[in-house]
Amino acid sequence: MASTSRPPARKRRNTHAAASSGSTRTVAALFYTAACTSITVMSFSLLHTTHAFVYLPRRDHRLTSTLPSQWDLGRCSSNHDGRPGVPKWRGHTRDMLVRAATSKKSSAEAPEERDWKQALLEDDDLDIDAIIAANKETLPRLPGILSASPRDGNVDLPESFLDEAVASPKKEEGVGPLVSRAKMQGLGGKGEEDEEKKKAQQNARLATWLGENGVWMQDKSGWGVPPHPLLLSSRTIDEIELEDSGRGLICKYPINMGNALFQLPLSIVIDKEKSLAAFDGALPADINEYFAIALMLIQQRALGPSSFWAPYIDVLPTTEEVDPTLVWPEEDLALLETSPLVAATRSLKRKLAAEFALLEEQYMRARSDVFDPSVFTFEAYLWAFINIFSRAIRVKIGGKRGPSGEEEESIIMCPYADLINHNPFANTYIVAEKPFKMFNPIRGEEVITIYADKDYKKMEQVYISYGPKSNADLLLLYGFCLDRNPFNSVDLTVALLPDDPLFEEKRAFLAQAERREKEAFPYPNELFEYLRLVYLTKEDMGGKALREMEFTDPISLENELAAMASIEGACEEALASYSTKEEDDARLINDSKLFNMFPKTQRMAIKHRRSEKRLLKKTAAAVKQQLLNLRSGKRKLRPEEE
Ligand SMILES: C[S@@+](CC[C@H](N)C(=O)[O-])C[C@H]1O[C@@H](n2cnc3c(N)ncnc32)[C@H](O)[C@@H]1O
Repeated sequence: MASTSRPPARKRRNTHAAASSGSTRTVAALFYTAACTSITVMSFSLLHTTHAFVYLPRRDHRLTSTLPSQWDLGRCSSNHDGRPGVPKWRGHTRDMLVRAATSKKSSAEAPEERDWKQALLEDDDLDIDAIIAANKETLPRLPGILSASPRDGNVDLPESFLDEAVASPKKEEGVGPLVSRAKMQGLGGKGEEDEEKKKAQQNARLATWLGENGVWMQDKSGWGVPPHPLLLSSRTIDEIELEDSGRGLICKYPINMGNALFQLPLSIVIDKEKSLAAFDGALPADINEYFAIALMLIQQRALGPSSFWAPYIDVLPTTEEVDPTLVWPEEDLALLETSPLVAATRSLKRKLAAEFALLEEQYMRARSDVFDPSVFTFEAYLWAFINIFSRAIRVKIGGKRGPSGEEEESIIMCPYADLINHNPFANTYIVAEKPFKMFNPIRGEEVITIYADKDYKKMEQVYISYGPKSNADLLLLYGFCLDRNPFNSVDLTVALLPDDPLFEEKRAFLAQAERREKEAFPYPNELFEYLRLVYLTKEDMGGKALREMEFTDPISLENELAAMASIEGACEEALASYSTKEEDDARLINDSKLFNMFPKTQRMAIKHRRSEKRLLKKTAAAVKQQLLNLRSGKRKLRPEEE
């Protein structure tokens, strides 16, 4: 029941705003995982936050363009008729889009799938929440690229050290920020031709190497094995964003849904075990998997043609080819403006630099015979990590078990499979399995199999989903972002009000739940629960202890209004913190001739900041509408009161 005997939410907002001038900085802890990161974009006095960002472990959910389902906010997307609710599509029902986007359909249904792609291109108001909900079932079984490493993040090194430590392209004198790194693409002439030729030779060597190591690469059938159905292309274009996506795998023949695309023996993957063997006792058995793989990549690259993995290492991209924000020059980072991705990038640089220093101290210095300091440089370490971030996969192999006997995943670098590009809607999947022995060229061994998620036509590119990644995750770790990313998210950092008479009680309660008095939430339900606690008064408690309260449902009208008003205010303040407007970014992006002349990093920065602003705007508008509905009584506090 609504309580009406409490001070109005507005008054509380003022109280808090006054208190926020002494706001504190949240220290960032970084985990090597896009799946587990959340990046806070809010700086709003209302909730006593700064441009802090917080990484929360084990969270896959994001504040996408929606708020809790119980609010039925129309997915924070304005409908064509301006009302919240199920968005109307040009000829598409929401169900149809969801079905199309998540289906494992036969080719007979393929036109529908074209519809959602086309719709994605045409309309800003895609009901992405429904698609995410429908995808939840299928996405987690895909091996998300990277997962959590030990929670050892916070290392504070002076920025100057980092600037020196992290190799970033040199500034060009006297050129403005938008064009200083401009390399006119497609005007490379002979140089570009040579580069293409080199890539084609590398591709051919990789295919030969795969064939020599038990992968069926032949153009004809073998005993029980169909012809190899894929081509390795040196240059692919993302079909929705029309951005260069580097190498990729293309269908040579039509492929049926559920068929194996290829199988790889475990002998060719790089994992911690292989690294321990390659360093022959110079690394401790309990070394972190990421470090072991990074060091092995550096070692094998230095071995050149004598490395067994040379054909694989040769097709790994350079740091500049991946170009994640980690190595962007300051002038490009500046284009991200107040995006928390800037802070996340700096934190990741710090973490990598600190960890490299630790590795040097702990293992490398004492064994300079194995770890040649001119080879195991920080630059090489960055290259290795950028490759791990952007292409390592997690998979259960070799019956590996954790301390309590449960099957555990391993991190592996998987040649060939890691040439598949990202599409957030793809359901292609990778498993380790023991295939049927009789005709298989890889007999009786455990192998990595990649299965087709749908029917593919000849010359179609095969995609896989790297997981439900936000644009910040993608740019930080993979060097690209998507203008239309259904998993894009903006987290809100929320904090207890310092002048709340219940502050200490609430803080102790949060501590029991392993939460702090300031948290970042990517997931709207949890955000609401936290905010209900933030605005909870003694009256709301009605004599109960905090632990007896139920925060999953609305507590009182006042409480709910305050929580919603905070979100609206937060979104608006975040929007105001950008010096550019969403419309300006959109105009720039839509002028494709001009936009395509910018270097990729700058295009990505503009796309990214625009996508954040769009999400903030939609969220603010939806919450505002909901507030109005609640205040006017058009909407009841609890669904059962409707
Ligand atoms: C796992 S690798 C895929 C193979 C990669 N294209 C290559 O040339 O090696 C991931 C990298 O591919 C690129 N990539 C993948 N999907 C992309 C997409 N949809 N748009 C743009 N680039 C993409 C990014 O550079 C990313 O870091």
